[in-house]
Amino acid sequence: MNKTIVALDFSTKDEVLDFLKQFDEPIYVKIGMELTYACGLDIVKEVKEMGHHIFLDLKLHDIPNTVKGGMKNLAKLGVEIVNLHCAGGIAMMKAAIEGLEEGSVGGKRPLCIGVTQLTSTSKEAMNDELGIPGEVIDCVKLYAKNAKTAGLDGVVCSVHEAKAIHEVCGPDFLTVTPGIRLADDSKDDQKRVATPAFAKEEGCDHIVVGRSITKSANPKETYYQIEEMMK
Ligand SMILES: O=c1ccn([C@@H]2O[C@H](COP(=O)(O)O)[C@@H](O)[C@H]2O)c(=O)[nH]1
Repeated sequence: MNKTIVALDFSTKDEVLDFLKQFDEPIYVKIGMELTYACGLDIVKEVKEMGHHIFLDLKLHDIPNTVKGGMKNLAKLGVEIVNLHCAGGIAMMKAAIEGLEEGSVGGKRPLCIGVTQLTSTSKEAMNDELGIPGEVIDCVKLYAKNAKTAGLDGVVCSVHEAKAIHEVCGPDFLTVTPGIRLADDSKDDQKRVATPAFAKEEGCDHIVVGRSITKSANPKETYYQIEEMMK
């Protein structure tokens, strides 16, 4: 299975097709809110029909009953991974798994992973704006433990927390890590960033890469260079 999940953060179907036509084998892609809100869930079906593996990144966060219903319908799409915000709590996460099980196709539900703290959140923002005291790592570890208790398959975290999460939740608990930059000093909206090489060192299961690939002069070459770094 590919280690790199490419974030298809585009606003039109044409951009998606232009991007994907470079690849002559299935890759792992992430479809998030930008693309879904532009093209609807039909784009998920189309990309799936092209043979690509899909992480549907809609980050659900609502009351348990609503998340259960939402997940039940997302499960019917037959994607590989869906997600939610761990901040919704254990009852919400348990409800999500129930919904996925009810909606699953062929008895196999999508994997469900929880966003711990967004990789765009710094310690200062977490403390002062979100009102969560302490270190990011402690909050991320607590949310990961809650996700495991609720029956989730893993979490979204930064590379810097992946090793600690595997220690606390076990080696099979998935760590999916965005905030990947090819050089450590290139920061934008992302705050907790790391290189693919460091992600490999820290044992991340998958890295999520958007702009470093999609805005590269040669996206296909950059994708395969990153895949090589993760081997
Ligand atoms: O904590 C999170 C959760 C999700 N993301 C998503 O990953 C990609 C990253 O894109 P880049 O262009 O490589 O920064 C994007 O789709 C985010 O929505 C995240 O960055 N951090």
